[in-house]
Amino acid sequence: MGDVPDPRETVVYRTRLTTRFRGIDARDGVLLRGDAGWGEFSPFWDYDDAESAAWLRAAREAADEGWPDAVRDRVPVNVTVPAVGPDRARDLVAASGGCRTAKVKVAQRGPDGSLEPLAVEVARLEAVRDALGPGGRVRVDANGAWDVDEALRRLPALDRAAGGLEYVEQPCADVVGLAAVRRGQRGDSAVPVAADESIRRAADPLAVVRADAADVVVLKVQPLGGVRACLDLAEQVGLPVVVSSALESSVGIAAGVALAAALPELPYACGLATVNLFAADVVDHPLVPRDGALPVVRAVPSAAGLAAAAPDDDVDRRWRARLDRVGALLASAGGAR
Ligand SMILES: O=C(O)CCC(=O)C1=CC=C[C@@H](O)[C@@H]1C(=O)O
Ligand SMILES: [Mg+2]
Repeated sequence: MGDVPDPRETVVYRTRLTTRFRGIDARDGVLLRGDAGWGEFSPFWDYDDAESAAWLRAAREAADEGWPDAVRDRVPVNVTVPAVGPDRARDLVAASGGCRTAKVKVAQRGPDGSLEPLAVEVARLEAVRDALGPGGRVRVDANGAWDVDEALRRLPALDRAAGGLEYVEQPCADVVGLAAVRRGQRGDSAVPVAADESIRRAADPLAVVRADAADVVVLKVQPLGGVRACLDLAEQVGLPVVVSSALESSVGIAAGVALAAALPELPYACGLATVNLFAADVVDHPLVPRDGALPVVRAVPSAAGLAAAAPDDDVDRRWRARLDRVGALLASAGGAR
């Protein structure tokens, strides 16, 4: 059981989110310290222990090994615009720290399962385009919530409202749907397709490539098991990569920045500007963009940051129990590598 982290080297955090995102209002996780620095283990609560093992491998890599050398010292990032009204969308872009790319959430479903009206999405995209100005780039993320017909029906209007979309992330839930959306659009105005969940939650991430289902892939360090695992995957996939966050504190974001900094090519802005969605962060200098980019640094929690993001006893206990269980799983599967 040597791979199970020493509880004295772990600290649990919890913070409110400033805007509801992915159906949650708060975010929490465990930070681990090792010889190389700090790592973050923060699978969402809907991930079971088996699926969380990759997240712990990523945290242990950060804490125990550190990351491969960087080939750049700043990483351009997009501002993330949740499913909010046009005024709030405009404010988020204006307060983004100079981001020249925006990623806008679409295809939200209400409690009764119905899709947000197209007009609401159009208004959000028009506001974002207006706030960015003509030189900015806009992408949308549907989180797999459309079927193929809905995607093909909505994309032309969203493309127009955005003044041209850079790509649509995960329009449908599965690889077959992604491929159909790519094939089903008219040539001159086709919106490129990016795969996110079809990479990070798939048993076989390369199925996307075999099905010719994407133009771009989104890689997230924690769900894919670490920076090195992502670099290997990027090489196998052979498509342009966008590194995106799993909505982490600055400690987890630093791992995404390390991946983006080590990739041989980085043609798109990355989705790593999500610390702004945290009401409190664990460090003194949160990894938020300046001039539209993040610096390539390690993040070290501070006493003040940890105090501002302190969990209650129940959350603390639940995370330590989860870490023990997933650590034991990793150890039994052949070590925390
Ligand atoms: O990519 C970004 O701009 C921010 C990160 C982001 O959108 C996400 C982070 C965490 C969970 C996901 O539901 C979501 C995504 O789908 O990409
Ligand atoms: Mg996504």
